[in-house]
Amino acid sequence: MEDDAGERSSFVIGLIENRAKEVGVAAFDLRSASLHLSQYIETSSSYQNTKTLLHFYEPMVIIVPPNKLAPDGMVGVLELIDRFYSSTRKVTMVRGCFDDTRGSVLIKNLAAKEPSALGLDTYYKQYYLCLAAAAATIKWIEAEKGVIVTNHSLLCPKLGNHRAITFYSFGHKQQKEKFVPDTQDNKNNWRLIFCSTRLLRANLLQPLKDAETIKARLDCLDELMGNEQLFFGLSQALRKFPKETDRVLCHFCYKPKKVTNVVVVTDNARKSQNLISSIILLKTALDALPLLSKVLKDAKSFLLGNVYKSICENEKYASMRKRIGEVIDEDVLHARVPFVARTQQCFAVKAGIDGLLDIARRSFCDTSEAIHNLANKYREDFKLPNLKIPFNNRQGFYFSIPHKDIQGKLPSKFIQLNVRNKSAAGECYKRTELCLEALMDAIREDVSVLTLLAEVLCLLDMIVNSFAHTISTKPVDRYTRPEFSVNGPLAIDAGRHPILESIHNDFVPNNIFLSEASNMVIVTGPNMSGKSTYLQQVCLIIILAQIGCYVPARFATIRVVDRIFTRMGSVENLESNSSTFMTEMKETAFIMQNVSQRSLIVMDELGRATSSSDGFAVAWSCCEHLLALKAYTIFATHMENLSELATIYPNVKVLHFHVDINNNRLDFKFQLKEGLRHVPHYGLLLAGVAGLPSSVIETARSITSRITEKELKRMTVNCEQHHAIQMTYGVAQRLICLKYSSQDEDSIRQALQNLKESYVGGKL
Ligand SMILES: Nc1ncnc2c1ncn2[C@@H]1O[C@H](COP(=O)(O)OP(=O)(O)OP(=O)(O)O)[C@@H](O)[C@H]1O
Repeated sequence: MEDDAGERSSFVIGLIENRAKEVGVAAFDLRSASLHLSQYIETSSSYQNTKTLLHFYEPMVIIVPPNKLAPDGMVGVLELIDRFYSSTRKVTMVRGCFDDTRGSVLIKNLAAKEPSALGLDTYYKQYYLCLAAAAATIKWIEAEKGVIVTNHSLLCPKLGNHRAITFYSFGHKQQKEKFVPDTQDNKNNWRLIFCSTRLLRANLLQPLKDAETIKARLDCLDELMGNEQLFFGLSQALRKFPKETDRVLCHFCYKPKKVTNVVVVTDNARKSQNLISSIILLKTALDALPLLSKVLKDAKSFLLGNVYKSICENEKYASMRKRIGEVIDEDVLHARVPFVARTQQCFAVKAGIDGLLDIARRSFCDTSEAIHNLANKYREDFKLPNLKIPFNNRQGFYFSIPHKDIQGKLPSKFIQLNVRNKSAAGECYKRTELCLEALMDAIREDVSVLTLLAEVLCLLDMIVNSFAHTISTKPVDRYTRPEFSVNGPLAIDAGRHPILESIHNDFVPNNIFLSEASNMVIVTGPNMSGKSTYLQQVCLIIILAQIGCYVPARFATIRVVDRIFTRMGSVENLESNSSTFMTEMKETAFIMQNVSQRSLIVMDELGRATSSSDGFAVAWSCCEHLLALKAYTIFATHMENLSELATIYPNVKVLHFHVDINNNRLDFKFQLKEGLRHVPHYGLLLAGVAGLPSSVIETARSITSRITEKELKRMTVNCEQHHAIQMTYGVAQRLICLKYSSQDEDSIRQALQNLKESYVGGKL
C-alpha cells in the first residue's frame, strides 16, 4: 500500500440512502486500516447528520451509487455532496457494488474481532445500508490501490449505538473555531491534545458515552498521576516506538495484488521501498516492547493491566520478532533521514540470502562512493568549496552550489552515476521484496496482533502524552477527576475554560447545576459579560470528562450525555440560500427532532435574528418545548423577559453575569450569580464606547427608558406575586436532588431539617 502521508485525509467514504430517508455510511481509514460503520435516519431536511459526519471524516474520496433516490422535499445525499463537497473526489459505482450480503461476509472475514463482538449477527438486517456501503468502499479501495485487505486485519468498532456521542456544533465558522481549542497557539498547553494522535481527534469529536470505559481511562490516569516512576517510564517507553508506528503497522493489512500489468511496474520500486521500511519499522517497534513490558509489569489499573496481558504477555510478538530476525539484519534500524533510510532499506536483508541482491548492493555501494568521490573532485577542479551533495527520494543525489560560484557547466558524468545509483537501489528493493515475501505472509497470518498493537499505542499515547502530560504541567489540584452518574445532576464547581484560563491569568471560575428538578438554566447578562465563554466552558468540561480526562474544575459530577447540541451565533448562509433567521430555525428544528433524554442543549441568543416580538415568542416557546424533556438545557439570552419562565416552571433557574457600572462604564466581573439583575441601558453604554455619536445615544436612551420603565414595573409585580410559588419550587428541587444524593441517612436528615428551617424563615 502506498504511503498516504502526503494526503490531508485518509478516509474513503461509501454513502447510500434509501427511500425511507435512511443513510448508510462506511468510512474506511486507509492510514489506520479501520472501518467505521453508521446508519441513521436523516431527520433533517438539510442532511445535517450526514454533513456532520462528513465534516468529521473530511474524506478524500466519496463513493456513491448512481441514481438519486431523494424523497420529495429532501436534497438527497448526492445533491448534498455535489453542493457542499464539490472539491472532494466523487466516485460513482454501480448499484450492484452496494451489496449488503457481500458487505456482511467481507466484514466477517476482514474484521480483527469476532463477528459476534461487532454485533454483526444481531444487527445484520438492521444495518444493511452501511454494510452495502462497506462492500462498495472495500471493492473500490482494492481496485484503486491494487491491494487485497488481509483477513482479520480491519479495526471495526462495534455496530449499534454503543459508543460515541455525536458532537454537533452549529453556526458561523468563526464561532466553531472559537469553540474548539486553538491548534496553532504554541503557548497553549492544550495544543498537545490536538497535535498528538488521530485517536485523540476522533475522541474529541466523538467522546465516549460508556461510563465503564471512561472510568477505566480515568483509573489509568489516577495511577499515572500518583506514580511518577510509571508515568515517566511509560513516556520513555512510548518514545522508543517510531512515531509512524500506528500508521505503518496497518500496511500489513493490505496485501499487494500480483503484478501482471506493465503500467503498475513503474511504481513498484516505491511500493517495495514502503514495504521494506514497514518491516524495519515493525522490527524497531517490536524491539521496544520489552521496555514497555518492564514498565507495565506492576501497573495496577485495569486498562494498563489489560495492555500488559494482551500485548506484553502475548508470545506472538516475540515469535514475529524472531521470524524477522531470520531474514533482516540485526543492525538495521528505522531512520527518517532519506539517505540513511535508503541505505538501511537496501541492506535490510541479511547478506548471503540472495546472490543477486548482494550484487545489486555492491553496485549501489560503488555508485554511492563514486558520486562522493566525484563531488570531491569537482570541489577541487572547479574551485567549488561550497559544493554540497544532498539527497532526496525523488531526485536521488543532487549538487547544491551557491549561485555566485557557478561558472560554465559541470560535466554530465554525475547524472549518469546518479541514474545508475538509483537503479541499483531499485534492484535492491525488488530483490529484497522477493526475499521478504515469505516473511510478509507469515506476519499477515497474525496481522490482528499488529492492529491491536497500533490501537494500544494510540491509546497510551493519548492518555500518557496528552492527558497526563497536560495535567502534570498545571499546578496541583487545578484539574480534578470527574464523577459520573446515569440519572444524577450535572454539577460543576468552580469550572474554568481550559483554553482561556491559560490566556487570562485572572480567569473567573463559575459553577453549574442542572438536575431532573431544574433541567434548564437561563443565563443573562450584558454583552461581553462572559455568557458564550461560559457555555463553551461547560461543553468542553463535559467533552474532556467523557474522553476520560481530568477537568478544569474544583469538582465535577456529570450525567453522561449522548449528544451535545450547540446553537451558537450564525451568519447568512449564502450557499444554502438561507437567511440568518432561517438557518437558526432549521438548526433549532434539527435539535428538537434529535434530542434525547440524555442530551445537553446549549443555545446562545436564540431568536435575536427576527422582529423582537416574534423572536421572543420563538425563544419562549422553544424553552417550553425543551422544558418538557429530560434533556439539560443552557440558554444564554439578552431577553430579560425570558426569566419569567421561572415564575411558571419550577424546573427553570435564572442566572446572571455580575457587572458593575462605574462612571458610565461597565465593569465586568465574569461572576455568575443567582436570579436576574437588570443592568440599565448596557447596550447604549457599549454603543457609546464603540463610537456611536452622542446625539444618537441620547435619543436612543429616551426611547428605551419609556419602553423599559413600564416593562420593569410589570416584571417586578409579577415576580412579587410569584414569590410564594417559587419558594415551593425551590423546596421541590432540593427534595429531588436529595433523592439522588449518595449521602448517608444522618446527613440527609440534617439536610431536610435545614431545608425546613430555611423555608419557614423565608430564606430559600
Ligand atoms: N470567566 C471569565 N474570566 C475572565 N475573562 C472572561 C471570562 N469569561 C469571559 N471572559 C472574557 O470576556 C470576553 C467576552 O466574553 P463572551 O464573549 O463570553 O461574552 P458574551 O456575554 O457572550 O458577549 P455577547 O453577548 O456580546 O456575545 C471574552 O473574550 C473573554 O476573554
